[in-house]
Amino acid sequence: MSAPGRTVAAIIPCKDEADRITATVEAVLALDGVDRVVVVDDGSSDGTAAVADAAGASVIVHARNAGKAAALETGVRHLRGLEAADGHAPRHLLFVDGDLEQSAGNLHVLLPPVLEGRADMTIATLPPQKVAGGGRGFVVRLAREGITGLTGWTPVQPLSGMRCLTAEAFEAASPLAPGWGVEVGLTVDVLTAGLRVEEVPCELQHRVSGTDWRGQVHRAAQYRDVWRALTRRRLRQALSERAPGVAARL
Ligand SMILES: O=c1ccn([C@@H]2O[C@H](COP(=O)(O)OP(=O)(O)O[C@H]3O[C@H](CO)[C@@H](O)[C@H](O)[C@H]3O)[C@@H](O)[C@H]2O)c(=O)[nH]1
Ligand SMILES: O=C(O)[C@H](O)COP(=O)(O)O
Repeated sequence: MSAPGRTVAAIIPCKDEADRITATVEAVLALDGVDRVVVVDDGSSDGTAAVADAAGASVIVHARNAGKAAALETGVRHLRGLEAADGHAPRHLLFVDGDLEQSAGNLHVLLPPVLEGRADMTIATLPPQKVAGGGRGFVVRLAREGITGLTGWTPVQPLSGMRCLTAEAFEAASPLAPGWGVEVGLTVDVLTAGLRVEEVPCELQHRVSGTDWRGQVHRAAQYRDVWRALTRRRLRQALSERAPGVAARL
């Protein structure tokens, strides 16, 4: 069971989300149980940091873009520093994308299983989006089949980034898989540590990637990072019996 009264801190990684971050931060600040909101501006060029600060978040800035996983790690490190200074126990974490706007208010469904000690990590599954995306399912399939092969569990939406997790689950997946590999890495590492993961349907709407060249470049980067996260974990699994010391360093 979690400690009674344990609260949740939201971490919002952002690259160029100035148009959407105010509504997202306001919705997350209003969530019952969330008592800190940290926005990590991952090298934006559109003033995201100032807008997030005005909306009431604690803001940290990466001078240069470092990718989503690095932004999450920076946010958690900053949070742990604040907690140490306040003498506050490590909070549970709520990972939220910056582009959810008001729909982020529906993320409350991710909290009870973690707060009540029934799950170590919950993952939001999204309904069909109002604006259709341009994906063909290649990255989603790679991620889903990879997770099944490594853990025996088949997620409905393997790339969903909206997650609530305990401090212990975060540690089990640290250091996080880089870039867009972060979700697959989290799921595999948390399950491999013997912890419990649950998908929870959540009414979220986000900006979907289109079919233009920008969308295709984005998907290629997702594919590369997911492939790397899976390959590293397959190697780790294969080595863990024969050379556990080497596996631990992978
Ligand atoms: O270099 C970057 C790029 C993006 N982001 C932020 O990361 C979040 C997710 O990025 P987004 O562009 O919305 O990615 P999508 O492809 O739409 O996201 C889907 O797929 C990603 C995994 O590939 C998951 O992280 C997301 O949760 C999931 O919605 C957003 O808040 C971004 O601002 C960064 O912090 N740094
Ligand atoms: O648009 C998406 O859903 C993601 O970018 C993943 O792309 P995919 O549909 O090609 O897996």
